[in-house]
Amino acid sequence: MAGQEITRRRLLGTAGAAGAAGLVAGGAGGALGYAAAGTGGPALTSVGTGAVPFHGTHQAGITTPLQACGHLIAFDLATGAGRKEAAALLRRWSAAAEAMTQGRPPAGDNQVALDAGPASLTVTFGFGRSFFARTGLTDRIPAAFQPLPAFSSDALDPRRSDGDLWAQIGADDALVAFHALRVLQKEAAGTARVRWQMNGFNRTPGATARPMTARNLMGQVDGTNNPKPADPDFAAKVFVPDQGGDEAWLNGGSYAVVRRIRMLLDDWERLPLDRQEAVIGRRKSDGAPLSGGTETTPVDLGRFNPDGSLAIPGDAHVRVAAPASNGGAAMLRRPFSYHDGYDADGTPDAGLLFVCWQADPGNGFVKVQRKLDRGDGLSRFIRHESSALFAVPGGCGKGEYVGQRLLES
Ligand SMILES: C=CC1=C(C)c2cc3[nH]c(cc4nc(cc5[nH]c(cc1n2)c(C)c5CCC(=O)O)C(CCC(=O)O)=C4C)c(C)c3C=C
Ligand SMILES: [Fe+2]
Repeated sequence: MAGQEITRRRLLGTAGAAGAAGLVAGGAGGALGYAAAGTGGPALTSVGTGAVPFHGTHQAGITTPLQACGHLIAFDLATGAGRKEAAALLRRWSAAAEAMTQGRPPAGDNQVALDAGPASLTVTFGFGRSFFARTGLTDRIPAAFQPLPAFSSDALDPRRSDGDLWAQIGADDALVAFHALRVLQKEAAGTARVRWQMNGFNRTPGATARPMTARNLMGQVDGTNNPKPADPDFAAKVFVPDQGGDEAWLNGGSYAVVRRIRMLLDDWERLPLDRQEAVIGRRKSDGAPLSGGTETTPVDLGRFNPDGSLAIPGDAHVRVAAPASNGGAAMLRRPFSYHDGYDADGTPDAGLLFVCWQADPGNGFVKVQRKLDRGDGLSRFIRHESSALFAVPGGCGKGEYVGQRLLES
């Protein structure tokens, strides 16, 4: 009993207001994770017990607070695999994801995550445009699901772009995340083969004294001006609205844009602090806008310095990306950082696995990236190396699988 109390208090203490939304079943129920189940041993910590429901209106992993470890994986259907095989795969994947996210072993488990709780594991599935041709479902492609246009600053590797199927895995434990990745890959055998795979990370929950906005590998506070679930227009910005007809399968879904964006860290770190801050338009130490106030003070794009210059420079990233500069276009940014070692000359291969979620890519990423492509001061320090767009169906109910409404109706 005492152990359970400590677990509950730790959970609330480390998760804070934002984190608590995603950590539901574990805090209340205790014995989660096939580690602790039935052993009568010590309770899992708050990190281990965090469990995010798999079933729901929307898939988990979109509004879930950032997890410490992430894997992105894209698959192409194997030769000869069509709609029937894809449906069976999504059924297997959903069953395995449901089990693992609730702390139970999936069928045929390899025991990699045996000692751990679910650690806020989420598994989110999406379809690339090519999936619809492979499965004879081109008449079900939503009007908003258009290929991303080319941008002048793109340096894309097609082998690490696109894909028929996509999964995003997030967890607060690296073994739990890897376990889920391996289970998905094994379940796909014979039906789909891995096209590309990327690994990312964020700060571990509880590593800071209080819940804070994450930092990226340039050292900036990143995520401050994201739409918030409490905003009245949040759902309209992030989730596809309900509709009938051929597109109804995507009700409650969203579109994920995935870009592997390398940071040119040597160039960036040579830049003096005041110029780094001018590139973004926010202070590096605490994320406060250069127009004044604290991190959460709204950015004042019309403010001038005493010398007559703009407080937020004309090419500052936050000015160019702001909804006010893009006819209200917005998206929910939910990235992972990545580090894939060093090039032969010592250049770090590191940056952002930029994942953003929106109800309509044309009125989200595409509109904003078109503007950034032309006038963003940050573009001298980053390089977009891969790109993909996925339609991510809404969540499924008990006994259903993700994508069933597309594949079986
Ligand atoms: C097309 C969309 C965007 C890309 C690509 C992008 C890349 C990118 N951004 C940062 C760092 C920061 N971005 C910040 C704000 C911000 N970025 C976008 C969009 C893209 N960023 C938007 C819509 C916003 C919010 C603008 C606003 O309304 O104020 C910030 C500031 C803090 C914050 O609000 O999150 C930082 C820092 C990097 C490093 C990067 C590519 C590697
Ligand atoms: Fe940004």
